[in-house]
Amino acid sequence: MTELIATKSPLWERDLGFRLNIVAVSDLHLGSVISPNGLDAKTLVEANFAKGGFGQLSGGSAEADNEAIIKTAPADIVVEATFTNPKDGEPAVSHCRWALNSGKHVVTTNKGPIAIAGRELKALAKANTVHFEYEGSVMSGTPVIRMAWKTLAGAEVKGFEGILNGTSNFVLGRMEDGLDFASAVAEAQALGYAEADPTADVEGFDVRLKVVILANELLGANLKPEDVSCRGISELSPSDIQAAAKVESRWKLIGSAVRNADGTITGSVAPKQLALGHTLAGVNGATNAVSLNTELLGPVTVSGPGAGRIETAYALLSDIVAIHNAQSASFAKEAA
Ligand SMILES: NC(=O)c1ccc[n+]([C@@H]2O[C@H](COP(=O)([O-])OP(=O)(O)OC[C@H]3O[C@@H](n4cnc5c(N)ncnc54)[C@H](O)[C@@H]3O)[C@@H](O)[C@H]2O)c1
Ligand SMILES: N[C@@H](CCO)C(=O)O
Repeated sequence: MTELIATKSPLWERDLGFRLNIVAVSDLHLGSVISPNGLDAKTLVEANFAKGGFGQLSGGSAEADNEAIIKTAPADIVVEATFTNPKDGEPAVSHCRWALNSGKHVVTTNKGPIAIAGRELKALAKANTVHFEYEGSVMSGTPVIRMAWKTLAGAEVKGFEGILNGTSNFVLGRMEDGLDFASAVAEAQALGYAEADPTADVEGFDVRLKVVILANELLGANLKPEDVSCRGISELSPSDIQAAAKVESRWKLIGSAVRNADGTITGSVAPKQLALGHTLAGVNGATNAVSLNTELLGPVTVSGPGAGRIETAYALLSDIVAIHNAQSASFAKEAA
């Protein structure tokens, strides 16, 4: 995000009508810093700080101080982009609570807080009259949550199936190319696709969080991660992958949910062998795709980057644009 701010600010000011000013950062590795007048984004990107490097900055410390920074920094928006914790969402859930309770908007790509405490955090945002936005929690910068709310309202989403993890899709593709599993995972890590602990990617835990988020957001479910059955790609061997190719099919890790006849919602994550003609079979690399099954339109498929640093930073920007647009509309209404 800092890199985008460093390079795109003049363009955003011209096209989007706002300029972003970084007034504080707290990072486990680099430390923390508050600068009410703003930190220069280009300097932050180019400084290449070592561990504890923020200690060299005016107003800086070599230690992360998340709680104080979130509560006291003179910021309008807190960007939460720490590691996703698929077990209890912490410490990100606390970060979001501190920010919302301090009257700050939150934008986040962290799946933990949404999948585990989404309802609570949305209610907290409402009670504090601030926004809580999380478009990048599913498919990084590729729009799906807001797109479905805004442009498919009334189309009645009944279920979905998708490729929702860039790392595992990339790894399956590289294994088709003949690479071994461990080397393919290492490549995905080097490209910035994988979670801090890539077990979450290859065992399906990351997709399980995304299935929970999409089911709760688009199907009105109230699922928790433990409600969704979960198997990952680590169970596939190179011979499974070669055998699929011989019968014109391909393994994909599929996250899905469906509304049952009795109104309950069932979610699952599992590797599936898809015929090459299937809509999702041709989705390669870190690309994600989700087919939303709607009553009025049938399947509507969205596809685009599902992982990557710039792609994920764009998701944060899209959330900030949504906040800016909502606030501009509200000011215009008050002024009318
Ligand atoms: N990279 C992607 O493609 C992608 C896509 C969508 C969503 N996400 C999610 O976005 C978030 C950020 O992803 P990323 O790829 O930038 O991760 P990353 O591992 O590159 O960076 C995470 C940063 O958070 C810091 N951090 C971790 N725990 C912290 C803590 N407790 N306090 C302060 N700082 C802490 C780390 O020092 C690191 O700088 C994650 O939750 C990830 O699941 C990532
Ligand atoms: N590790 C995740 C990042 C996006 O959530 C992936 O590979 O899709």
